[in-house]
Amino acid sequence: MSNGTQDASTDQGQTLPILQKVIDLSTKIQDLKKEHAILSDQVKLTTSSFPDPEVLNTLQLLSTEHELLMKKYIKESSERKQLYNEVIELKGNIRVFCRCRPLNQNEIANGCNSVIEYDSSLDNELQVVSSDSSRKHFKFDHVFRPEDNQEAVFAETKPIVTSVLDGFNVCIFAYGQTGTGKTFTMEGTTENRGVNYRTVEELFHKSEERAGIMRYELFVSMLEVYNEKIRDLLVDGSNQPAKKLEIKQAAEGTQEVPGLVEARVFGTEDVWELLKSGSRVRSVGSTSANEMSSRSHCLLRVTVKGENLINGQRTKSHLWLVDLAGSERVGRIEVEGERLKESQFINKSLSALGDVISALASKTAHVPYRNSKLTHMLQSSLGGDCKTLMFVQVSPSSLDLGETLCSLNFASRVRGIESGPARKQADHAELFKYKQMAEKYKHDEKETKKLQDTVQSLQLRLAAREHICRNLQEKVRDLENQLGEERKTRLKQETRAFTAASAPPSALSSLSLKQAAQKTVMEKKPPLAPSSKLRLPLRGLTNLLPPPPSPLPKQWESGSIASAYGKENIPKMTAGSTTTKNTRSLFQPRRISIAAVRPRPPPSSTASQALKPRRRVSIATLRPESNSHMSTPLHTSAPLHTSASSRFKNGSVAGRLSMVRDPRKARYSRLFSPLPELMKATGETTPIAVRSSKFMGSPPAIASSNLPRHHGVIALQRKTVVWSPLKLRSMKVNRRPSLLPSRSSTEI
Ligand SMILES: Nc1ncnc2c1ncn2[C@@H]1O[C@H](COP(=O)(O)OP(=O)(O)OP(=O)(O)O)[C@@H](O)[C@H]1O
Repeated sequence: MSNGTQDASTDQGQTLPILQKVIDLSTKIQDLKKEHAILSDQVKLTTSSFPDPEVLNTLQLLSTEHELLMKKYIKESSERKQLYNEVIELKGNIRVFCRCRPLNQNEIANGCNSVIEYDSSLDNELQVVSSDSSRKHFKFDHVFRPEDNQEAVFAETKPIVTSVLDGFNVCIFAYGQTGTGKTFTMEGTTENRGVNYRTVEELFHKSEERAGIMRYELFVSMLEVYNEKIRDLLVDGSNQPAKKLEIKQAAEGTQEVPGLVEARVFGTEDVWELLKSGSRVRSVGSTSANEMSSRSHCLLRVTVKGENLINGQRTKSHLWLVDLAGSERVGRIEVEGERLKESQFINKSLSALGDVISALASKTAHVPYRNSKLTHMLQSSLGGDCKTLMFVQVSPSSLDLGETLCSLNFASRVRGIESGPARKQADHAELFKYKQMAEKYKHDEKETKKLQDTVQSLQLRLAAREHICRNLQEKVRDLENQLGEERKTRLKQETRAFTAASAPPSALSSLSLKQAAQKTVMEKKPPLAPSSKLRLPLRGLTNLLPPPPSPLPKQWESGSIASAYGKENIPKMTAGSTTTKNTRSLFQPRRISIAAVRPRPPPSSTASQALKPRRRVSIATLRPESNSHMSTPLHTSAPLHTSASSRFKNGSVAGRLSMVRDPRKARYSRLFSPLPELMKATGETTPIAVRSSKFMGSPPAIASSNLPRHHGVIALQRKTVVWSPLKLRSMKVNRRPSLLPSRSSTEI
């Protein structure tokens, strides 16, 4: 510098610009130094702040929080998706998946751009960029991009498909412009199998998984709607004219095609073969838009019959897999002749589908399902109780912008339809069976009710009868008591009569007469405790059993009789009978015993005459009358032996005795008149007293006892009596005043 200054001083004019430059550079250096200092300061600050542990901790905390929030977000968004799906299911909306195919070779060659854009931040949404750069947003249940393969598509479809195994009807259909990939999505290719094949494969897979709980049978049908005609694709119609198939409404309200082939399938290979053969038969043709354009709507129906092995519940559900013919602009695809006609039919049926969708979306009362075969066929799948999924297929090409917007608008409307929640489909045959069972149950219930009523009325009748029986028993007891008393009185009277008549001159004859009289009394009055044999059970009373045979009372044995009558009488008594047995039989009936009490017959009369039973005698002569002073045959003014002998001499005892009996007839008829209750109970028309008057012989001692001696009476008393107001009522109704005058003990 000093040299320079010296040079400058020596040659000032030349050195000045150089100096100026140096000064400038020096200034620049100074500035740079300052800047450097500043930057150095800054650098110092940054490096010194990092080691600060607080900052590091905060950073760590923030990063942890960020991770947590990310996890939460992912969880929340999956939950939201799930909830959304549930809401969709509850509302019964038709789900819509959008699939966009890639640009094909022709489109790329023609320099077509993609008009469809996707925003990664917005799930299941796409934007269509119009020629004026305006964007239209569409949202669907899922959006598949061109790079999404068949597997990805089926992964989303699977949950709906498998619900057919749970008994739900399912319908999946592909809609869109021609050449957008409907057939590719539904059928696929051998390398890229579509929804149809994968669905059936999944159904077999799931049914195997559930083999322990459920048993499934799968059937496949395939048909097409071509030019508004239904054709069975599983029937090879090359050799014979196609059978005309029509849609019929079944009793359950579902649409059926009678005569449609239903092939049972046992594995995926069977299905694949069927699908291939069906596709071969399907009507296809070449158009400018698609070399292999489908000219018909193809419908594949999988019928699943399920049986729950645990509770036996059966289901029958259908899965419809529909590949619609492509919507096309006739002018644009340049068709004519047969292709034009096909296109018109296709457009007409798709337009009918549009009308149905509009009616369903706006919830109008009338939905025009029958305007086309396609909508008629899918009636229960579009607005019914099934799960419906629609694939809207679109092309990304700018050339197809108009059709793409049309298809997406249509799909958005479909998505807005609320068809109501899906219902499980029970097997109708099974339902019919259950209906029949319910009817049978109702019928059985009615019968049971009738039987119950009958039982109730029988119980009432039984109770009434029991009441009648009790009344009769009481009456019988009264009668027995009464008769016992009468017998006592009679015995006394006869003893008195005997005493009065016991003044004959001869002691021997007196004694024999006395004995005879006593015997008469004893034998005319049978033991007061009659053997049960003497009491016949009352007919009509079911609880009276026939009595066991009882032995003869001892005094009735021939030995006793012998002692009572004297040995000389015995040969006469037994003369009429050949054996002892026969003699015994003579004494068995009470009335026959009268023969034994008769006084000795006159010598002229034969033994057979003496033993001849006079049946009426026992009745007429032995009945005592307690409260009357009517004389018995012994109680006459004539001496006893005279009276007796004269009576027996007459030989018409019955006639005479009937006269004696006459005055008492009224009383007897009163006593033994048919009791209305008993007659009613037994259904008898004959008075009981006429049939059986055995109670007349009851001994007073026993008769006065409260315990009934008749075994039938015991049986009646043992029977449990159930008291009820109804019974009391019936008692009141049946209670009739006794024909017998009520007697006090003193009166007796
Ligand atoms: N997602 C895709 N990825 C690859 N190729 C596709 C895709 N979608 C469609 N294609 C191809 O596009 C062509 C037309 O597809 P497809 O025949 O399935 O259309 P389409 O909608 O059924 O037509 P059309 O209504 O005329 O029957 C086919 O060659 C098919 O392989």
